[in-house]
Amino acid sequence: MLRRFFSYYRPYRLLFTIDFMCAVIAGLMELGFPLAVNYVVDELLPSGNFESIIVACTGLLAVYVITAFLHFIVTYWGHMLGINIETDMRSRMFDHLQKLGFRFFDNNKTGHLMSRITNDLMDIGEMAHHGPEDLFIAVMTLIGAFLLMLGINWKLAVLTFIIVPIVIWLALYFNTKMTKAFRKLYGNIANFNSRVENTIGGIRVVQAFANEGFEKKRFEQDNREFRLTKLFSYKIMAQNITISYMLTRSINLFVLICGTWFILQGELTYGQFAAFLLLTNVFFRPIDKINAIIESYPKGIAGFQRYIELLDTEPDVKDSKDAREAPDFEGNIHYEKVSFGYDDGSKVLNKINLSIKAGETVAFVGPSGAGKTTICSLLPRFYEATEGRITIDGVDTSKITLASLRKQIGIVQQDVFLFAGTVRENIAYGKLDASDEEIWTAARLAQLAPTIEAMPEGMETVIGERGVKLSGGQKQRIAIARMFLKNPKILILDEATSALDTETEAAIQQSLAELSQGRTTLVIAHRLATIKNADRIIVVTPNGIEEEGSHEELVSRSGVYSRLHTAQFRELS
Ligand SMILES: Nc1ncnc2c1ncn2[C@@H]1O[C@H](COP(=O)(O)OP(=O)(O)OP(=O)(O)O)[C@@H](O)[C@H]1O
Repeated sequence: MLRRFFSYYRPYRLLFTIDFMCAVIAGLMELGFPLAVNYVVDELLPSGNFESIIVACTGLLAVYVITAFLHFIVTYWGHMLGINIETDMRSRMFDHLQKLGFRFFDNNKTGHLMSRITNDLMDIGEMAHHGPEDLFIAVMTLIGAFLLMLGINWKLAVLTFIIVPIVIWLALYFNTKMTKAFRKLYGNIANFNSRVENTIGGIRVVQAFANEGFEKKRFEQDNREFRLTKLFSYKIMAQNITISYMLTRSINLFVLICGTWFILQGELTYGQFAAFLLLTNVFFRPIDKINAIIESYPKGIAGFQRYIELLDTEPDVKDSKDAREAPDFEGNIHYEKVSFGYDDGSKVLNKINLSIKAGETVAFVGPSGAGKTTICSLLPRFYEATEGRITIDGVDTSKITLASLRKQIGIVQQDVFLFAGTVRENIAYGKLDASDEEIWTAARLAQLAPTIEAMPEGMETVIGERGVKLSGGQKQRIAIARMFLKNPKILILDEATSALDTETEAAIQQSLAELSQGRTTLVIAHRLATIKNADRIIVVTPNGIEEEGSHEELVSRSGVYSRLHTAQFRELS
């Protein structure tokens, strides 16, 4: 883990070196002050020459100015180093997240992931800056002060150092305790974020059900838990600070007693005593520093562990080693004995065989939960089939790159996801480098142009989060316009019009019919009236593919389709 952590420093070696050197020099200068005091008290003071004391102090002032400047560099550049590392990690994490498949996002909450990409990484950035540098300086000052104290009076030094192992043991003990506490705290923050994200995201449902009270109660419970966990972490931190404070101050007192005794014995001068006392503080300051590191380390380490955990999550769907670019598809699709299950054990699809010719429009119907969407989700490899294979124009889809496969497959779903941006940005999502003319053509083909023209800011109209400022039909048309721009060879329409009223549905069906022209189209529909004209209808039940044929053929067969048809017809009449 340490090696992986330090690998992030590699691009910033120069920055790190400068920062580190400045910190080392500043640390060494700290050691100079007690020696200067020793010199002033023992050498200059007895001579009675106050001018020479002023000269010495002026020299010391110059040293302080330089040290102050070094501190500026250490603070500013050091943080720059931390921020750079944090930014790199964030980019890497985002990159990796985008590679993880649908299954990962099915099982992980958005709030948790948000927490990882924000809070966790901020703490890692802090650790990256303070970590190695502070630790090194702490150790260096400790050793420097130790040697100087030994030089002044070895007996007094040895007496003082007896306490060191106890301090270190305490530091390690609290570090372990705090790592655990902060790991728990971070898990809690993630849960908390997730709850807030869920409630705010679903605020319309919350308000529609007038369930604000219920949500408040749930929130309060999480909020209380969060408070308790945080409080616990700070309690341990406070214990640590208290004990370390007591220890360091007791040492001062101890040195005061022993030092005066040595003076009385004639083994220590006043100047040496003053220097020793100051060095004791310099010596134990790193221990305070180590405590401060202990405060920030567990947060950083817990964050880094979670970061690594995420980075090490292998995408369940990825390009195979020998994957090649997909050729331009004609659109002949074959499912050969394809099986699939979302969770271990239960199979949603069992050895499905299916052939769809290029340019054909095939509709999937059947009871809810039978697996229609699942069949279609396997084609762009949102999930990987557990058995069998799917080919397009004879090419096994698992042998081609995901990007080149997905570029040629377009999906329009019932629940259209629009980004918080303008109409233009949302349509252009189908082809990021589309020209203005192409975007308008797509809008016209999706019969969206009059609506856009009527909007106050036309294409530049902001549509709100997830397109809340648009009607269901308008959202659906944006999704269709996107598809015209994307121009895929294979099209999947997953209940694309089922949320619309009959009139809007009829109008959008027209756009979809136009969109399907010259493409292999897979349609999932519950309302049979919308797929009557499909070239072929496939009836999917929990037993697999039960029937296949044209509308007329299936109606006359008095099977599942015929029963569905009769039931819907009865409902309508
Ligand atoms: N992401 C998922 N994780 C786990 N199980 C899932 C997931 N998506 C679907 N399922 C399960 O797989 C089965 C098939 O679902 P699928 O959505 O393919 O059915 P469907 O025929 O399209 O249903 P509907 O007509 O209601 O949309 C269902 O039992 C469903 O609960």
